Amino acid sequence: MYNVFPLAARLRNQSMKTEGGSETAKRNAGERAAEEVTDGSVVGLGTGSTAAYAIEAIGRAVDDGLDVRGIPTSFQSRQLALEVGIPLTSLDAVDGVDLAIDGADQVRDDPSPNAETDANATAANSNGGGTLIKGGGGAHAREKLVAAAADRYLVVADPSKLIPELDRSVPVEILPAAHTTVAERVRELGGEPTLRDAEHKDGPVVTDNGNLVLDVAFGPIDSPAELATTLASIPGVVEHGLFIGLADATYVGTDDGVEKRTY
Ligand SMILES: O=C(CO)[C@H](O)[C@H](O)COP(=O)(O)O
Repeated sequence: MYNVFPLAARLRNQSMKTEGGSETAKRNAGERAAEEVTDGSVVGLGTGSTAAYAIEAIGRAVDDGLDVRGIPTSFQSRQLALEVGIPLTSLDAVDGVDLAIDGADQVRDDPSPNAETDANATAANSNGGGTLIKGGGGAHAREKLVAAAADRYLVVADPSKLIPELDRSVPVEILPAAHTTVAERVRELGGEPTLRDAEHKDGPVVTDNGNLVLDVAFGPIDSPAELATTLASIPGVVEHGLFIGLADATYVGTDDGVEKRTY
């Protein structure tokens, strides 16, 4: 097979990505999370440069005899998994997903990572399970499917992703026929939509599912759970990049190690 994503080239499609994380920090996070993969398990394989370090580490473990089956969340993660030798399966061919590992574009830096013990947590802003924005790589629809199916969902990030209040544009995957109607609806909600453009093609990004992506700037998002519900209810929206309450832990890599936050 030809080399679609040579590992050395390191997944450079960063145009919608947060700048700033060091490769060492990403590697530490990804490799630490990959240590959670156990023999005989089905593993969701996330998308992006941080998740790629986990995929590579799982590939090395497979070389050493680990028995796993991976479920990729994108064309990119599928190609990388094939390249590093992880046997693949699909969501509809398994009884369940034991563990999924994925990156994020922003992770709300909640003061208390455990909502159950945080008396101040409100229903709308509960930090149980984490509050994330994903979809910088346009893969959030499958990423959310796999995350929701997983018994354990681990987020891998470098410190540049941590933020007190989510404020970056929310990626919204939409049916192509709905780009004007969804844009109008999100403007009514106070958002400013931009149809994501492809870097190496004239025209918009087309997702792995054949859809388009609107990046919607809302400014600081004070009620992410409420916004998530509202966005999901708009006809023509396939999936949005707000991930609320899905995560079991976030592994924040630094140049020196990893901080594990559980929810
Ligand atoms: O959600 C994603 C793709 O849709 C990625 O996980 C997210 O963009 C983070 O990527 P990276 O680790 O390269 O910063």
